[in-house]
Amino acid sequence: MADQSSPVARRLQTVKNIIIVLSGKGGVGKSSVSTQLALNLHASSPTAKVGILDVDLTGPSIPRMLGLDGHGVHQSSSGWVPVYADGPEARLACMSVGFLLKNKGDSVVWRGPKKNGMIRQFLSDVRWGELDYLVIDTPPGTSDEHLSLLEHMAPVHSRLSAVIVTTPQAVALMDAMKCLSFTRAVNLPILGLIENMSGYVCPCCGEISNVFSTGGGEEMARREELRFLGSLPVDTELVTLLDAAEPEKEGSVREGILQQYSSTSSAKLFKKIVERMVEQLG
Ligand SMILES: Nc1ncnc2c1ncn2[C@@H]1O[C@H](COP(=O)(O)OP(=O)(O)OP(=O)(O)O)[C@@H](O)[C@H]1O
Ligand code: SF4
Repeated sequence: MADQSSPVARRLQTVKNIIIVLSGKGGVGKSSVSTQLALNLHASSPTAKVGILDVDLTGPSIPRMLGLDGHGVHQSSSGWVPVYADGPEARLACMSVGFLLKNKGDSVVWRGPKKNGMIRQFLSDVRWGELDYLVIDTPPGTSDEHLSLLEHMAPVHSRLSAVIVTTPQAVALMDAMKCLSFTRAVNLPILGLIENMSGYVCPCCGEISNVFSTGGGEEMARREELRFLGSLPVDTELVTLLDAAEPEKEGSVREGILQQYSSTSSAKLFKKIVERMVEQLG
């Protein structure tokens, strides 16, 4: 029986749904999907409260994608205060190892036990408050970090679910299959599969070119009896937004990121993905 009085269980008792974002392979767009998932869940209702936790310890990219580079987290007597991407509204909270590094370019060179300790601290010490959704961005593959994460969250297992991100190429799909067998081995319910970088939409004429082929994710979902949540094409507007320069002033929030994202074509497609996910979550 998982310990319901553990610091992680106590801290996460005010979080209704925890969504873990996984990918078998690096570079398929897992962090950008996690970021878009958090932004769309935030936009799904005027009262939705969302958190995003970046446990990709060696390659944290969520602060940059949310325009929050340069922020630091404050330690209060009741834990770490997350950084809010929507400023004083405080409905989109973010925590990442990126906020703990002295310089943005510093690398995290930690052995397993230190990474495990950091993950435990992220889960037990961040003052999320009431959250409808906590999105967790993980490193690529299925590593010790994933096992640590699930071990620490055993007391809240009934609120966990996962989303698998893949691209359409055969190598990425093979790695997504490994990811799927991992989730089955640890008994983690899967909300569905997202195919990212599925074709390229020309910004001039709207013609779709299937640069990396397309449809492999949907086919895998059908074969494995998973829900196919949707496909997202390569969107140059999205890269410009997520990889944009830092805010002019260190510690400030990049102006209008939430509004700018909502007008991209990716946001419109992602809205449907989120509707399907929310329906699954009930
Ligand atoms: N649909 C898309 N259209 C255009 N660019 C995309 C799309 N998805 C992701 N990208 C871009 O591709 C790059 C890699 O994406 P991202 O960092 O999300 O991948 P990742 O799977 O999290 O990588 P890793 O886990 O190896 O760090 C980023 O620059 C991101 O902005
Ligand atoms: S897709 Fe159409 S507009 Fe885009 S480069 Fe090709 S021909 Fe030109």
